[in-house]
Amino acid sequence: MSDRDRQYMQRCLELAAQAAGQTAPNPMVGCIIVQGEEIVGEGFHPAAGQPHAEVFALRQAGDRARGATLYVNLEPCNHYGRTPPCSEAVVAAGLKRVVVGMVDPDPRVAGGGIARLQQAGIEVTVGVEQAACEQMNEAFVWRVTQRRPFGILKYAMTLDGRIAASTGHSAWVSSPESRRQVHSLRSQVDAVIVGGNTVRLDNPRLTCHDISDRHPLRVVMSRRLDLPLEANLWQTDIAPTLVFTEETADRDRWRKLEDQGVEVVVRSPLTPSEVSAELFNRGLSTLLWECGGTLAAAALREGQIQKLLAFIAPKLIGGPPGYSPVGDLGLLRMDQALKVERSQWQAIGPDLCWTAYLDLVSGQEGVS
Ligand SMILES: Nc1nc(O)c(N)c(N[C@@H]2O[C@H](COP(=O)(O)O)[C@@H](O)[C@H]2O)n1
Ligand SMILES: [Zn+2]
Repeated sequence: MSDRDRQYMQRCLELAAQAAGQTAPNPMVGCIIVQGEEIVGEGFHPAAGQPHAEVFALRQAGDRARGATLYVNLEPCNHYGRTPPCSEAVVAAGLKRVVVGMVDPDPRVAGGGIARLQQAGIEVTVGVEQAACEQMNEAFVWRVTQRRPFGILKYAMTLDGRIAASTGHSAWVSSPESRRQVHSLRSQVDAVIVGGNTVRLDNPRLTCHDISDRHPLRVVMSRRLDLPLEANLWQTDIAPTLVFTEETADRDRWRKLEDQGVEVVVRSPLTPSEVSAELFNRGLSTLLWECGGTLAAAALREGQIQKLLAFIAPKLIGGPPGYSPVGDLGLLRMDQALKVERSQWQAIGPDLCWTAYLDLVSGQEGVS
């Protein structure tokens, strides 16, 4: 594995990122074909149901693919899904070498694509820029291995750990720079989830603002549908909104929401796991929980959160403990605290942005 291999794999990741937020339930994949020193084909997977990245790169390369090296950040598929196997297309095009970022954990592939290429006499190198490749498709990997969406809990809090003043006023805890970062994150996820209280208190839009024209599905969890008649989230010409409620919810509100183009779905009892399961069945991979502390705690307790994104603003608001980013987890001793791993932090404007993963390996996520 050479520096050139690494550079070409980084180019694959750049290409793949062009479809961020648009490929679920499929992964983000980029591919290039190099003949000698020249890139003769490039492509990325734009969306599920569309051709895979390898197909676009092969089409562009044409005859120049013969004897060339193909780079791709995910093992070429070897199955008939929505599209035919890329492994066969690669063999047919006469590639000499294939460089793969990571093995595809989808059980329909899982090494079969690599084996097929090797069987055809193609030299295969696996694991170039593997960490970056795994990072890019962390939600896809989670989805296919755990059969549920990857949950990210995002919140902004003051230095004294509050997400709002004692009145519930919260505009704004973090800086414009941090909020812009969140708008950008929304363009890369499949859905943003809030509870009814957030709709009542903040009237959020949950869009990407001017970052992108493509907005995530906006999801509200409200048991009773005691929601405002007018709210930014009911403007469904901007982006779709899905409200989860329970059987006993206010029928009049229900009808009024549907009249505004909001989809209403019943799950009784309404829990984060039920919502995640339904969104999984709809093909979503990444869910961004932008909810208050009570719902955040429920999602954590039920193991629906895999990653945390905390914006910490350099200010103090004080007041009674109520508006904390994570409500009651039922933990009584400090040694029961949920541990996080792979912590990273960076300055964003005046704020600190802390990213971490719940300890997925030991299975501690989810508190019973
Ligand atoms: N290597 C590779 N390149 C792409 O561009 C891809 N989209 C995939 N996806 C793999 O194939 C599965 C989806 O197949 P269909 O799009 O339904 O045919 C997906 O789960 C990945 O395993 N791989
Ligand atoms: Zn494929």
